[in-house]
Amino acid sequence: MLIKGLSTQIHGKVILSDVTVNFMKGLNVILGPNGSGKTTLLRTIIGMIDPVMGEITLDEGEIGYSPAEFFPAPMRVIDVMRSGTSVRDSIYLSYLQELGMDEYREREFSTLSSGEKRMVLVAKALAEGNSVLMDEPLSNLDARNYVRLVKAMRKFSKTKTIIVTSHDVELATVADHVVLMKNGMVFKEGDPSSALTEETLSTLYDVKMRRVKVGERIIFVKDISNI
Ligand SMILES: Nc1ncnc2c1ncn2[C@@H]1O[C@H](COP(=O)(O)OP(=O)(O)OP(=O)(O)O)[C@@H](O)[C@H]1O
Repeated sequence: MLIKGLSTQIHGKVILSDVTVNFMKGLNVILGPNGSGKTTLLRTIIGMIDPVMGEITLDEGEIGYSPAEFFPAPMRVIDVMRSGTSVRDSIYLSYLQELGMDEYREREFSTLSSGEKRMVLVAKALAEGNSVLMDEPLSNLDARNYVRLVKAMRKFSKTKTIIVTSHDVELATVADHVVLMKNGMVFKEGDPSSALTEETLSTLYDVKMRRVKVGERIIFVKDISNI
């Protein structure tokens, strides 16, 4: 999926400015501070927001989208899954099962916890799309669901273009492609080893970020020792 020179404005205010990104098949993670334009980029890709400039070249197939928040009319989980598309129930059920959520299918969606809702919406997006856009899918997840979801992202990224916005730098370390956004612009992109450094992350968030080795893995943590 190619995004070229994309600019958007909301009520006359520039939100995205000349964004060019090449999202590849695999796991693409967009990091950026609050308000940097991550959600706006996803919404522009799915056509909820008209850009003032630029081009979006989509991959073949459908787009699945899991929003950061979703408040449907009262309905069961399985009806939330069915809404707006014509994917077979068996497909939806297999994705719910993949994420350990199949036992929730008859439950009223609004009664689910925020983490459970998130898992259901992600299962729906994965079932529906060849390109799958997920807005902060990891927020509110406990360690078990976090690991389950990252595992599913890795698995389906072999055949789908998965684009995830997140504040989770650890997720970005296992991505195929990382995009750092700041002030509505792409500040850096590349594979994790080139995009994720103490310098780029400290500049991105305007706080000191430290690189830490855990076993064979490199992770980045916020330095809160001297504040
Ligand atoms: N409808 C709107 N009216 C006015 N400003 C808006 C509107 N939608 C988004 N914005 C502004 O656009 C900017 C980018 O918002 P966006 O939601 O894309 O950021 P984000 O990177 O997803 O942030 P977060 O990490 O907090 O979710 C923010 O400054 C936000 O206040």
